[in-house]
Amino acid sequence: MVSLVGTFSCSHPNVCTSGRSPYYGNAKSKKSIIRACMAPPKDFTATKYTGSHKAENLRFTKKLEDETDVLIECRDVYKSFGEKHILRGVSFKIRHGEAVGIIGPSGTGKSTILKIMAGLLAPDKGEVFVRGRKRHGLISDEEISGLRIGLVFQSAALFDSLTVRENVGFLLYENSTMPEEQVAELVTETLAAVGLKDVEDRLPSELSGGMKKRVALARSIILDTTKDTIEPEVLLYDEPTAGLDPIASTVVEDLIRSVHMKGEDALGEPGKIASYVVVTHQHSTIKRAVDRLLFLYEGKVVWQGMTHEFSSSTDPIVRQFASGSLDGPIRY
Ligand SMILES: Nc1ncnc2c1ncn2[C@@H]1O[C@H](COP(=O)(O)OP(=O)(O)OP(=O)(O)O)[C@@H](O)[C@H]1O
Repeated sequence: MVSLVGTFSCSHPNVCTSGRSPYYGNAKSKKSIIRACMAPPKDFTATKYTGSHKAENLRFTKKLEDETDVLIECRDVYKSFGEKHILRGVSFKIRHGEAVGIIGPSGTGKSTILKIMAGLLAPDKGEVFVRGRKRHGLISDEEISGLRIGLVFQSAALFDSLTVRENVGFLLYENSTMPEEQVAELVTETLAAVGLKDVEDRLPSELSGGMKKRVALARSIILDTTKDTIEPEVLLYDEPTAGLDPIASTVVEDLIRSVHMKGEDALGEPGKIASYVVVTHQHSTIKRAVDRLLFLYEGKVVWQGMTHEFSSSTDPIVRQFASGSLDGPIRY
């Protein structure tokens, strides 16, 4: 299941003037956004990072080579736009419990790979596996992946004419059988989890940039509590701290950590997000919000490693990028 968090616009085919309220789509169209999911395997446990590339499963001490904890895999993915060959054989895996950053020079295809992972764009060649199942085409009604994938766009992409409550509860008003009062309560709880109080009736224009990003985050983590099974969720963040001052960036970085399963939200509850991937240019976000990094350059993953290995890497591409130097293999 894919939740396209922050991708809606009023021209989105899933948003129309029929349905239970003027701005929510009908039951048929909504299926392309939200679909039923399988429960996560019972033997999933958290993974512990040992400071190296390898991770260790706490319960079974499985090695990384074990594939059961791979939530999303991109295998030899290619993507071109016209004559522009952007992705040229990108391969990586996102495992249960991971916090992964994707970095690399501008225009190298970071947002493109995020959209491919989310099922918004199809690769020209190569495969995307979601919990071991090959994705065919884009998001479709028939696809049951057993994984919620949320995409949080750089601009918070809130509906300007809807209140914070309507924005955060959007998918539940649209898709769930929950009464509106219950959705409203859940919205308030979810806003509290990202540290926001008494903003439900405000319009996005009445919020600061940082608050908007928090509202977008709340919208991405709100869950239908009436469902029997809560499926694991991967959140994909596209430059979540872009345009924020350093302190507002820190707030958002800590929020990203707090909604992760290894974190604790503003209410002291464990986060619900199984894994996340952050595309970022900001050093603070690399340091604070992710554990492992993928470096994308000229259409490929040219380096990957733990965050602490990034600054000490002797790889010339990594060194140049980390130092911001004009001298080196990366040419602008
Ligand atoms: N839908 C599209 N149609 C045509 N070209 C596109 C499309 N989407 C992306 N591109 C091009 O593909 C290239 C990679 O874009 P992408 O946004 O993935 O890069 P990025 O690494 O995220 O860049 P940045 O760090 O600057 O945000 C760019 O040259 C962009 O113009």
